[in-house]
Amino acid sequence: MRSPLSFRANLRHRTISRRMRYPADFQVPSCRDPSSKGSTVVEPESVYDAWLASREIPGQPGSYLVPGAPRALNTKNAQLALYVTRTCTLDFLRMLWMLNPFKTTLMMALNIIRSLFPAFRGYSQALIVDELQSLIASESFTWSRLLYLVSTEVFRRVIEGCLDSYAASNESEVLGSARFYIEHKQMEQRLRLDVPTLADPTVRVLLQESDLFARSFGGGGFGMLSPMDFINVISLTTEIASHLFLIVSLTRGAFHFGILFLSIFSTTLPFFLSWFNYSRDPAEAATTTTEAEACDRQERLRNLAYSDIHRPEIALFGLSDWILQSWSSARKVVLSFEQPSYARNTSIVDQFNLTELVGSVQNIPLLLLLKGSSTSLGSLTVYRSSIQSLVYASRNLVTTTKMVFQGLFLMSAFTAGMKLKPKLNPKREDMARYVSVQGGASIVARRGLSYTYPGSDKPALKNVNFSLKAGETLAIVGYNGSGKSTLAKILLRIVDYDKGSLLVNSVNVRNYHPAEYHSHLSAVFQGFSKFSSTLKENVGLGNIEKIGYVPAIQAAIHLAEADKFVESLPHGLKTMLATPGFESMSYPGLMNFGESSKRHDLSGGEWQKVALARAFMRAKEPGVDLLIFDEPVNHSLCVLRSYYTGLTILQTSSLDALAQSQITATLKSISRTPTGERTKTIIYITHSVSTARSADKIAMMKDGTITEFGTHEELLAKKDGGYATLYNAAQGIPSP
Ligand SMILES: Nc1ncnc2c1ncn2[C@@H]1O[C@H](COP(=O)(O)OP(=O)(O)OP(=O)(O)O)[C@@H](O)[C@H]1O
Repeated sequence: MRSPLSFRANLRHRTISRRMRYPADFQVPSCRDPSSKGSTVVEPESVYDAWLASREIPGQPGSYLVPGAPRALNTKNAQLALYVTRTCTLDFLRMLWMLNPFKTTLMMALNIIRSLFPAFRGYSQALIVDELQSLIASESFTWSRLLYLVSTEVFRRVIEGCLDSYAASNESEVLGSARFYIEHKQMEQRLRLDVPTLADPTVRVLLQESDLFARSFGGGGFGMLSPMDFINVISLTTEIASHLFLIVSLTRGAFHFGILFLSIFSTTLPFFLSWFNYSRDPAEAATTTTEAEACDRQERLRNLAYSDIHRPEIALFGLSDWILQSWSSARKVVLSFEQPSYARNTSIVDQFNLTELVGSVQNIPLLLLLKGSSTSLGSLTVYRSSIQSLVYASRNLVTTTKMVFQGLFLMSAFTAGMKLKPKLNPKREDMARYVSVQGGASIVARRGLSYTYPGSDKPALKNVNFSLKAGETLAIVGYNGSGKSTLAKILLRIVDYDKGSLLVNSVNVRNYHPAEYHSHLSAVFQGFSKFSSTLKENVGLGNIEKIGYVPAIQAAIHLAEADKFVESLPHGLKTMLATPGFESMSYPGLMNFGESSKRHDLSGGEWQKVALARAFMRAKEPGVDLLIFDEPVNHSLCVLRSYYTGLTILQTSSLDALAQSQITATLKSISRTPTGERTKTIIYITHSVSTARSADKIAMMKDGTITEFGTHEELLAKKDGGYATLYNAAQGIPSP
């Protein structure tokens, strides 16, 4: 897809960010043993390390802050922030600057110029006051002179206002393009990462913080600093410097300096107090895993209560009381964490209105100044307003710096996130091109192919060995949880195996680039996607190049035996399909426009046909060698009991028996040339043994492994075998 950014700008991004994005030598650090790192300051080896170290809760090695939690202000984090600033901040800001060099420079210049305004304003007002004072003193007061002074001030303000509004529109343009660019990068990286990479819990947190960073652009949301506010630190410093300059220029002699010292002390007092208060706080480290778990549970239960999808089961299983009780306990845990911060905010120190206190303290030196010298009224006005502006600017500077400090760690998450490499991608030197072979794809699983899901201690697949010649059809049958879908995911290269090896066309599947490998496959997943879109798009997405080509979509629908139900839809291919929960959760506004009433709901079997049609969109293409159909599960399970064997078989397919056999026939027909030559290898997972019967080979799975493999006749010959038992039960033949 073409980026909406201009081509030149795009080219510049690529050149600049190449080093930052995908350095050849970068490997995602695996989740290390957290206990191996104490809270002592160690120079991080990468931005990822710095980010990870900043998440450690002070004094609790191995415990990490929840995503987005503020980092404690301590020496270790200050050093990490310095490391992040050194290694990526300049690169990052330069990259943003390159998006729009002129406007960004203008924004920075205008920010600095605007920061001088308050000092000018004070000075100009002082001039008016002095002028008035001298006019009154000289007793030659004229309206024209006053009018001249006032109109000069009005003119200055008009210029200031125009500059302010131009600066604001320029800034929103710069921030807008920066925001788009960051979000675009973020999205691009998300789509690039594969399932195993995204399954890593640390990577997930990294991406969550990176998301927060991207969304903080444009300011506001999440109460975060807009990353462009790094520049504010400079403009606030300039503002403070200009006020100081004015104040110092009006200060002469030891008496004045004494008064200045008193003024500055009274100005900075609140910061010392708040700093002291902040240091006593255990660094907002209350955002621990326990709190995170409680927050998470509270939100999940809230979702359960609010979402319409769950309503029938809540009613059916009488879950209301349980939800309410569980939510209450989780909510209480969250509130107990929030309590200390509330208590903190209402401490005696905070009850003190420091601004008022400072204001009154500041009056003392000014009164002394007025009494003890011949200072003009105008100078006093400047002195007064400059000190006040100094208070606000300094306070803003402290707040902005604190936010920059937090923003740096979110930026480190973004930078580290951009460097993540999909785990399934082979190294450049190992990469092999996919070469099609006659008849389809040949498959060899050997040396005990095994796989354990992350976080699980029991392998979902173990010791699997089998081979399939190009063009053969394999049916995989077995009980629920026996590893059929997991084997399909490994064959489809959605996940990687841990042990053994898998050869496709005699090449280790790990050596293929996943994108290239996938272009030679088509599949229906067990939990296939239901897109909230038109029927046309739901099918067309199977072959994106033909998404707008209606005859291809109609042909795929025909192959999936879905013509009849498509004809019955109110708007045919253009019918918007309803996906439960989408409208109410993502776009509540749509409900008000009556949009949902136009959406059409489908039955489980109809949705399954849509998924099949989607797979057929690509399956017919000449380069596609392997088709894998994982029998999609309908949630309304139909239980078929065999009183002969005591076995309970869950008939999970939404397709009726006739449709299943027709689809099997279609699969055969699209995998052969008109002269009967085989062109594609087909693997289908089925719970229906009568469907499995027509395959060349059958694999019977149990407890994560293939227990029987062979033709229907061979497996049936094993009288006490699992397949024979299933088959006989389905045929109503008593077990021996
Ligand atoms: N994402 C996952 N994380 C952890 N364990 C999983 C995950 N997906 C599946 N499992 C486990 O792996 C095992 C095999 O699951 P799989 O989905 O492959 O079974 P299956 O034979 O396809 O079952 P079914 O017939 O019900 O579809 C099961 O014990 C399941 O609980």
